[in-house]
Amino acid sequence: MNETNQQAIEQAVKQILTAVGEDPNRPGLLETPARVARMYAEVFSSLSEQKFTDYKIFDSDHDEDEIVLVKDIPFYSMCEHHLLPFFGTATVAYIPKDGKIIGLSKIPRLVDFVTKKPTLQENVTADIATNLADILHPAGIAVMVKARHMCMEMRGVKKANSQTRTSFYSGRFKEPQTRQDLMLQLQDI
Ligand SMILES: Nc1nc2c(ncn2[C@@H]2O[C@H](COP(=O)(O)OP(=O)(O)OP(=O)(O)O)[C@@H](O)[C@H]2O)c(=O)[nH]1
Ligand SMILES: [Zn+2]
Repeated sequence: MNETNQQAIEQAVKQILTAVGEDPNRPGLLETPARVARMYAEVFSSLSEQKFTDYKIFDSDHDEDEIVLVKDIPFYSMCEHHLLPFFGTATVAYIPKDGKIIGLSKIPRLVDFVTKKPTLQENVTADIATNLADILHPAGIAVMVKARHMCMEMRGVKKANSQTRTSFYSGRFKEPQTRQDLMLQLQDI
């Protein structure tokens, strides 16, 4: 985010503070607009990136049947309807094709990429799968996301600790046996 955009956010935050009945000039709030601008630059950092490019593809003698699974990757995002946080974990699995694999750390980096912008949980789930498909064209992809939405907890319907789960399965993960293998892995069996 450039300097002009940061200043625009600061101005907007001052206006919001005034509109909600606050005094943006009281000592406790003087630095708030600049802090909020820095916070947005951080939590919306992927808006300045067009594509997820931070990965390398490796060749392995990976068996086609082997599941690569990264479980419980924590994430924080902002819902695009209320600009309130939703947060939880993403579990990502794929079955390599033609021995093509990706560095393991790139999967959490991909989760960061799709969550550091205003979005919806369904889009997070689908965006992880779409990016992984574009990068690796694997034999199967499974993405499971669970999250708590502050817009459903601290306001509106006010259901504290309710959890939303979304999932996506493609390719081999649509087959019952592969899905069962995945579920056993998830239970640490
Ligand atoms: N599908 C989906 N909905 C979401 C997500 N995050 C927030 N929402 C919902 O977005 C909806 C917005 O509904 P509206 O009726 O336009 O807004 P609202 O009057 O603030 O709704 P309430 O939250 O019910 O008070 C709400 O039902 C939220 O629960 C998400 O990640 N996925
Ligand atoms: Zn919301």
